[in-house]
Formats: sequence, structure tokens, C-alpha cells
Amino acid sequence: MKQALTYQDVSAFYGNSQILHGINLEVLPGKVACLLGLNGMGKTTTLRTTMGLVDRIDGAITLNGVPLTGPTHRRSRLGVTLVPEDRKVFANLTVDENLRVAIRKPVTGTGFTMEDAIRIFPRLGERLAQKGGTLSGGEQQMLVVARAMLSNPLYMMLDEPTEGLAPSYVDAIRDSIIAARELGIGIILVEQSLPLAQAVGDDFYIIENGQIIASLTRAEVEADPERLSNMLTVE
Ligand SMILES: Nc1ncnc2c1ncn2[C@@H]1O[C@H](COP(=O)(O)OP(=O)(O)OP(=O)(O)O)[C@@H](O)[C@H]1O
Repeated sequence: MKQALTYQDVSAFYGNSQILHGINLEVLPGKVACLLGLNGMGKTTTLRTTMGLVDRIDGAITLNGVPLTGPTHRRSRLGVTLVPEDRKVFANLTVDENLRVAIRKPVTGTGFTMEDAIRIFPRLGERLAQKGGTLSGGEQQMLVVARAMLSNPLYMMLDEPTEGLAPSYVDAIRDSIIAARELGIGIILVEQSLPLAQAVGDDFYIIENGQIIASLTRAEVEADPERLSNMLTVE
């Protein structure tokens, strides 16, 4: 049984509109797959499809050999989690409570712990008693990423996690992605910031009009960094 999150010929529809047209991609444990593309090309839809949040899906998504089907809660139980673009924290719970309710035991090992969360996101550590709803936007973003990691998923999807964040917060997000990778979590990263994608990415998929039009390895990107930015430039 192959350990991977695999998309085979995946198409997705909202009502009658087909948004994804036969996506093929693969995310391995402990690897970061960056999904890159211009606005409206289907990045968010790919992540939402994984969670069963579109009207219809054709093709197959498989998580470590198990078909990823059914409602969202079943998919998350199988080990995949999505950090969506709109930050959702429990506004009336403290930071500490927000973190603790998210904790799930990993399949093996100790996984990502509260101590890890506070080490990577010291600002959260300083604000454990503060209500989630009173955090700044950047702090809330760190909190949702920390919560996702504490749920110790097998695969984690991040939708533009650094959008609108100050550089020090971007560094914390980068460190959390690196920590997740070291724990063997497979990651799909949708990111506008090419420097961040290039800092953490193992594989790069370019999506255009709901199709993967190119995939590059880290070595290919390192050999010719311009190639990636050229592919993502509006002519
Ligand atoms: N609920 C919906 N109903 C109908 N069409 C939708 C819905 N959500 C998204 N779409 C359409 O699907 C296409 C892809 O959108 P998606 O959000 O996946 O793009 P994206 O690559 O994530 O873009 P961005 O970088 O702007 O977030 C767009 O044309 C969008 O208008």
C-alpha cells in the first residue's frame, strides 16, 4: 500500500460548472507539494475537493491506499486536514483552550505537542490566557496553523497561510511547515509567496484553468529559479 495522498484524474464541479479538469498529483509523507497558479485557477477548489466540500467529484483521491470519499468529517478522521484562507479560531475560547481542543494523538510517536506549538509560535505562548477573538489577524493565523498541527494529521493542506502577514509571522509559518515535514506530515501548500514556496517546497505543481500544466522538482527549480516565476507571470 503506497504511503501517499494521490489524486488520479480528479475533476470537481460546483453545480454545473466544472472547475477541476482531471488533476493528477501526489504528496508523499514528509514532503511539501506546492500548488501554484494565478488567481481563480482552482487552487482552493483542489483543497476543498480533498475535504469533500464541492458539489461533485470525479476521479479518485487516495490516502495511503484508502479511497478518500464521503463527508468531510470522515476525510479528516482518515488523516487529512485543511487550514482554509479565512482564519477561524474559537473567538470566545482562550488561546490555550483553542490549542488544547485541537489535540489529537498521532498514529505513531509523540507527534506535535503543546510545547512544540509554543516553541515555534512564542507569541501564542505569551497569550495563552487571551481570548482567541482578540488576537491580531497574524496571531489568529498562527493559532489556526498551530491547531492544525496539534491535530497531528497525516496530511495537511495550507491555503495561502502567509497572506497579509508581517515577515516575522511568515518565518513562524515557515518553521511550522518545516517542523510538520520533519514529523513526516505530507503537506500541500498553496502560496503566493514564491520565496516561501521555494524555501520549503519539494515538488511544485502549476495549475491553470483547473489543470496541472507543469510539475517541477526542487532540483529543477533550484537549477533554474526563473522558470517558476516565469510560469506564474501574467503576460
Ligand atoms: N462556490 C463556488 N461556486 C461556483 N464557482 C466557484 C465557487 N468557488 C469557486 N468557484 C470558481 O472556481 C474557480 C477556481 O476558484 P479557486 O478559488 O479554486 O481559485 P484559486 O486558484 O484558489 O484562486 P485565488 O488565488 O484567487 O484564491 C473560479 O473561477 C471561481 O470563480
